[in-house]
Amino acid sequence: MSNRIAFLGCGSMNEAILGGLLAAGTDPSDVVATVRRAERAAELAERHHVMTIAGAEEPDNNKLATKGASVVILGVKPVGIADLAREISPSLAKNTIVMSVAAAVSIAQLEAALPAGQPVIRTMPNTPAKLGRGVVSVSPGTNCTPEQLQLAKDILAAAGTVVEIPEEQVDALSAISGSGPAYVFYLAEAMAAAGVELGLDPELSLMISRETVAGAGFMLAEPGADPTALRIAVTSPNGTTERAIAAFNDGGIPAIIADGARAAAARAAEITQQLA
Ligand SMILES: NC(=O)C1=CN([C@@H]2O[C@H](COP(=O)(O)OP(=O)(O)OC[C@H]3O[C@@H](n4cnc5c(N)ncnc54)[C@H](OP(=O)(O)O)[C@@H]3O)[C@@H](O)[C@H]2O)C=CC1
Ligand SMILES: O=C(O)[C@@H]1CCC=N1
Repeated sequence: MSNRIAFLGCGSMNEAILGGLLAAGTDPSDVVATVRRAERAAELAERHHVMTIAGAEEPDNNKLATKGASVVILGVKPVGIADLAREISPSLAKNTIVMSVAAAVSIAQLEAALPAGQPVIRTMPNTPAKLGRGVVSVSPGTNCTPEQLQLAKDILAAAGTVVEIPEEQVDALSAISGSGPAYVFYLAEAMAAAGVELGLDPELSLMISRETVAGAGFMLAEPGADPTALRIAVTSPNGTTERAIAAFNDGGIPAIIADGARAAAARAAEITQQLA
């Protein structure tokens, strides 16, 4: 079988994985991506030099991309996953690995929409995959062999840190790492707004907030980095940071973050029920 990887539905998430794979050396001629709109297909082709097929121009785009692929990565919204799986079923080879990046779509729901025996892997990535700095979970379906799982892990390693987890933990992981980049960007937005409130020029405030979050992220990425120790190193006793952290604690920020993560996980469970 070929090395072809088909990204079926290539928006924010699948494009980030695609970008990570290409940056790590995947040959663009081994990649095909499908979308609905012709403009989006042209944009992806120009940016990544990969073959793209828009549904607006070629209604069989997903089937064509699937034919001969060793791996297909389903990257449409959760509500469209089962239909997409059914659509490509006639074009799948018996051993094509079907991965899904969708939140809330269970392995059982995927397997029910695919030919009996099809190897399936449910994944939960995040967008830093674009820089090879993502977190990607893998949970194998019932027909996935250890060799197929290993192949998937090897491919996804180009997108970041790969963790194998039981499916029951996907919603929790999604609430931390899947959605997590948005929480961090939200923090950067809030910091930028706070700087403006303190009298900084908006552009300057945005720039220093962005660089601060990015710089702190780089420090966290160092081997063995401990967020608590890093925080303490900034927090002089009786100094300025201590006052800020005390205000955050008084405002209940840790509990609010836990509430947010719980809400994200609960929403995933709710969508799974709606799709059943
Ligand atoms: N965004 C994130 O950070 C994360 C997302 N996910 C999961 O990734 C999936 C996609 O989310 P996201 O990337 O944000 O969504 P986007 O809306 O950005 O991307 C969806 C893409 O799917 C394409 N598409 C829709 N229907 C079809 C179809 N029938 N055939 C081919 N292409 C199609 C769209 O094409 P067009 O552009 O032409 O409309 C679009 O490019 C979701 O299931 C989500 O749960 C998981 C983890 C993180
Ligand atoms: O918001 C969402 O539903 C997706 C899943 C995790 C991140 N984005």
